[in-house]
Amino acid sequence: MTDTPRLEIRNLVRSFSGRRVVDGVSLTVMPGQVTCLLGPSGCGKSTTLRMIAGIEKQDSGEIWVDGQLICDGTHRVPPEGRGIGLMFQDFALFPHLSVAGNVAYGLTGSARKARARVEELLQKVGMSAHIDAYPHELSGGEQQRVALARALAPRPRIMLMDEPFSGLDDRLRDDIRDETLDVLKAEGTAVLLVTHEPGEAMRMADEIALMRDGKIVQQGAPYNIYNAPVDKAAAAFFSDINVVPAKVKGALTDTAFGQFLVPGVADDTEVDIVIRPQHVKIDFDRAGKGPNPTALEGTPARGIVKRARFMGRESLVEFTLDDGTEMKAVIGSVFLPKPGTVLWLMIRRDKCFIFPRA
Ligand SMILES: Nc1ncnc2c1ncn2[C@@H]1O[C@H](COP(=O)(O)OP(=O)(O)OP(=O)(O)O)[C@@H](O)[C@H]1O
Repeated sequence: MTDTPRLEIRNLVRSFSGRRVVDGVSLTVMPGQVTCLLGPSGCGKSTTLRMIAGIEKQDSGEIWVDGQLICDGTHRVPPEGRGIGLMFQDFALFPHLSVAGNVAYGLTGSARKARARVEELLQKVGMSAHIDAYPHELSGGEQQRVALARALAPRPRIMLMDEPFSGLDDRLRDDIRDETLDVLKAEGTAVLLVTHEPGEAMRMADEIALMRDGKIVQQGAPYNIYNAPVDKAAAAFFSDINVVPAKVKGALTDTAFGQFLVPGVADDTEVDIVIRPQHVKIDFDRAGKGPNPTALEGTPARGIVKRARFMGRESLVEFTLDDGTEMKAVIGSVFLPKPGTVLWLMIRRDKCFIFPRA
């Protein structure tokens, strides 16, 4: 495998009406790798993608493909010369062309070779039986598969995808995502996929670049991003979170869950101890006492059930602690205690994140 990134962007900047919507974005995508640009609506994901595609011009910054500069302040390879395939939300197929005609659209060379490529791709996306059909005869999912085949037909070095699955219903979306990933991996294409859905990014990405207010705030493997978020907002982007507020004294904080060590943090710094609801454990009240403290789970805190909801695969129980802190616990079974019930909560210390309060 080569060390040269298939795609590298350096310090891309784009402003609209004096507002920097893309503010110094740098990232690399290796051949055969799927990188997801993940972030809330309006954070600048699509604008970044459009600059890479060449549909939008950057104010500054560089775009490199396979070690070659394709766009900076002076030099600009036009969109069609970049070897980049596009698959956007409004992926509309050409209605007057058959499936074969759509997939062959961007192909040059002999008709025989083009036909072979069309057949190869339609087989890969499971659409061989529909080769002569017209778009209006296909379901949304089938159209999506053809759009993928069409985008891949000219063997793009890079595939840019902007929320390509958002028009599909939930169940179909999962299947198409997995199939798309298989095809992209088999073709060895480098993929930059824009999404605002953390679940989609975790399912598809080798690497996630988390974007906020025009900047990439964290980049890494999904496991690392989920388990070592850079700040409270990064943690909150992937799931509900609980926040236990605390103040530092002598590198320690006192909380309802016992003391936490915060080495190197100055006295009187306010911190937030963040824990996901699935890492909150609950236990029954034993005549006004909870279970014994443990090294992993610390001291239990008393909580009063505020509300419990059945969510299908799990139950969500909301509590108020004695000090007024609100907490949520996700229990992986049916557990629906009545409001007012006294229970004891413990938090997995190895799953807590401690951040200075912003
Ligand atoms: N051509 C334009 N003119 C003016 N403002 C624009 C233009 N294109 C984008 N913007 C603004 O730039 C910001 C970033 O837009 P962008 O589409 O890149 O965000 P996004 O993260 O992809 O959001 P979404 O997920 O909603 O598509 C938004 O506030 C948007 O209104």
